[in-house]
Amino acid sequence: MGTRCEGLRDSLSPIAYYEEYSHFRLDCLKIDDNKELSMSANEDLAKERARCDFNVSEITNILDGGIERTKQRKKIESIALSNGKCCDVTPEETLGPKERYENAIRKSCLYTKIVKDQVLTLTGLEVLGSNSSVLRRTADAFFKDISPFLLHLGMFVPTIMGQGTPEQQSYWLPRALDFQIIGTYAQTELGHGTFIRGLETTATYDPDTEEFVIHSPRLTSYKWWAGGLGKTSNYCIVVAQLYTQGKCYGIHPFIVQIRDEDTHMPLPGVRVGEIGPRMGFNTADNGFLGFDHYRIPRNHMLMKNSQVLKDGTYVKVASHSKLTYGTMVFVRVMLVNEVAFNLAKAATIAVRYSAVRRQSEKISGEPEPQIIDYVTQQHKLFVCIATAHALQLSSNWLWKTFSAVLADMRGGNTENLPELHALSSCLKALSTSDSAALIEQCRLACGGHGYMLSSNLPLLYSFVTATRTYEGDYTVLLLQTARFLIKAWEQAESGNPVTPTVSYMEEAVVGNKYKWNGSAEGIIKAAYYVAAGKISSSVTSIRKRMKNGKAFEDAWELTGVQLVAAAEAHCRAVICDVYRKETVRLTANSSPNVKTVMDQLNMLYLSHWALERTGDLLRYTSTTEDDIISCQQRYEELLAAIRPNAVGLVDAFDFPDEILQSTLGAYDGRVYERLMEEALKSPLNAEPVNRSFHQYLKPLMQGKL
Ligand SMILES: CC(C)(COP(=O)(O)OP(=O)(O)OC[C@H]1O[C@@H](n2cnc3c(N)ncnc32)[C@H](O)[C@@H]1OP(=O)(O)O)[C@@H](O)C(=O)NCCC(=O)NCCSC(=O)CCCC(=O)O
Ligand SMILES: Cc1cc2nc3c(=O)[nH]c(=O)nc-3n(C[C@H](O)[C@H](O)[C@H](O)COP(=O)(O)OP(=O)(O)OC[C@H]3O[C@@H](n4cnc5c(N)ncnc54)[C@H](O)[C@@H]3O)c2cc1C
Repeated sequence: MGTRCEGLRDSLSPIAYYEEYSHFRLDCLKIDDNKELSMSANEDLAKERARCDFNVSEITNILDGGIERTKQRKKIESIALSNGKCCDVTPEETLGPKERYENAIRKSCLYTKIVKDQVLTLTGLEVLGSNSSVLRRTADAFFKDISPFLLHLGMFVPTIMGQGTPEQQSYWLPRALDFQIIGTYAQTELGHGTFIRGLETTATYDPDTEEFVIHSPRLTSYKWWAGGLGKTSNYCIVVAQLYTQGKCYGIHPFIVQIRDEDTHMPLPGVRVGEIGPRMGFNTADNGFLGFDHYRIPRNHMLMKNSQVLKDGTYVKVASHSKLTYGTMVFVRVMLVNEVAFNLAKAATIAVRYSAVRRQSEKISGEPEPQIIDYVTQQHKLFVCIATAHALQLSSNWLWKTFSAVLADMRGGNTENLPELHALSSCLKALSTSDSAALIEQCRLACGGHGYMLSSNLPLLYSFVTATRTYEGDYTVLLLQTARFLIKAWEQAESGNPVTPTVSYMEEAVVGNKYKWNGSAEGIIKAAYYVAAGKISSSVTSIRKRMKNGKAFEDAWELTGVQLVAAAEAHCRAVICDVYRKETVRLTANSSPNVKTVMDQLNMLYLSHWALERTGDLLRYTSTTEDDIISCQQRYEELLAAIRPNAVGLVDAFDFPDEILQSTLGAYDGRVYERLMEEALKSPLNAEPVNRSFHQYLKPLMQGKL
């Protein structure tokens, strides 16, 4: 799609490139008196950029986390992109399943070599943590779908870092970071994904040989889903029920070799394969894995948090029982950033396309307007830009919280872990759910062309909608947060101190109703009061049910719908609050116009959610109908104010075309030309007549079938 791809067709295309029919393709590109399709940039987009009134790179720097971070990101992107082999001449979605996988492996190896040889030396390991979005962005220039190596750096390495002893880390990490071995994270089984205490794979210690025997007792205990497991990985983290000295100690992580390092054949006692076509992730060879009394050395159990001694004695090292769940918390934190980035991509595509696309008549006889000039289109799109900002800034804040709690835990203090778990759970749930819904909104905002795979919106959606499920399902994680909130409410009721993110409860338990005022701070406070109201209602329901004879577990279960809504409201208030505070902080020294447009976006987000939750505001605060009317009016004014800067705002996300990979969203706005260019790459256009005509159509049409 990008110019860098030209000339690569022979070396890159896994299917033969149909030179003999090239005249057919070239003919299609010649229209209107033999004029070739325009190569010049779209004029409307150029005008949009001319009317943008703020310094685009200032916002880019804010989103990147400072000018130095922007420079580093651009450097890494240019290293990767200048390699030139990042994209395919034949769109990967037109390949068969095997070719797609093989092509994904080819690109993963190319990309890995670049990361190993050039990126890691430039950035160090921070690129796997606080600055991981740089790698993630760059990877998207190589993969439209998902790399089979995603889980290697995403979960295999982090689990060794988080759950291995220093000796285990020094043995495994150099090999893993050098890609001498490739690993994944196999926790979920056919029968259990959410309820991990119910996992069935066993790891039984045998003191005679000082080995663990890994076994899958039945079909439902087969590992299922792990990315890169089917064909790519030769090692994996297996989460299994640990048995020693006749007793089960619950789930623990083990490093298990599953394939021979030389031949790549599955080892005896290992049954491994790919799980079949999926809604997305089709290049990620998600796999299944079963064991038949398969033996691994004792020291392949990751022993930072608990150990099994040579004689089989079990020793608990960690001060908190849930530290085995640490990798999941880490990935949930990372996911907030991941989906913010993908939403920013979708918003860029849909906003640029909406500036290029003209449709219908506002006033009879006048030229067709750009669709971005319809207020309903602005309503669909501007909240996507604002949400991408809100999630990006919330993710930075969550990362800082995570790092602080991690530092405490290194010193043996796990006091803040429950709050981190509650926060990371609800932020993961809401960010993935909002992003999936808004990416779909972007696709719908692009009409029919948004349905084209070449727009990249369907693939973005299929990827992000999976994030709502994996690493903890939406509902399940919100119920985890609700558990924390109910306890905090009870503490606040009894006058005990509560942790910072729920400090609003101390005021709310008194029972006053909050009087609405339309300022940013007022809307945020109202959002906290809505959360408090919902938590209070849930507590009342649980107590009422218990008074009527229900056990706590039953009362909790029957109140589940309210509890999920309460956790959602709490998380929304936290996002609104963090987004506001971070916007004010980060723009303190910005130029006036940047300050203004960032403030407008922030107010748009706050007003949007106030209007989405009108019923809650009327129920749980003293908001009146007049207040809602003025909020609606302010929201519509904000749409108009943001309109001239909309293209500038998505340009500030600073996605090179190679990363965006979209016919509708490229910087130059050559939407129709790119759609046609991509269409002509379809294998069906490789020949003027398909053989099925002779085989089936002709006999049918001639009555000879
Ligand atoms: C739902 C739960 C949390 C339930 O766990 P449980 O042991 O039954 O716990 P419970 O009785 O409900 O609660 C007991 C207690 O444990 C706490 N807790 C639960 N999780 C954590 C945590 N991570 N950190 C710190 N604390 C945690 C809870 O808050 C409870 O605390 P409490 O008793 O209330 O004080 C758990 O089973 C879970 O996390 N399930 C989700 C499974 C999941 O996320 N799987 C990920 C698989 S890997 C993957 O999807 C990778 C995809 C990546 C890719 O492709 O890119
Ligand atoms: C693309 C993709 C990649 C994945 N990659 C990996 C991987 O690399 N490694 C790995 O180990 N796993 C992986 N997974 C598995 C993933 O983590 C699980 O699918 C996820 O945690 C959800 O668990 P589940 O499938 O058991 O859903 P279920 O728990 O069966 O959920 C089904 C429904 O039941 C509801 N439900 C379940 N429990 C409760 C409850 N307690 N209260 C209320 N409602 C409940 C859920 O809300 C949901 O609506 C992947 C999954 C996908 C889709």
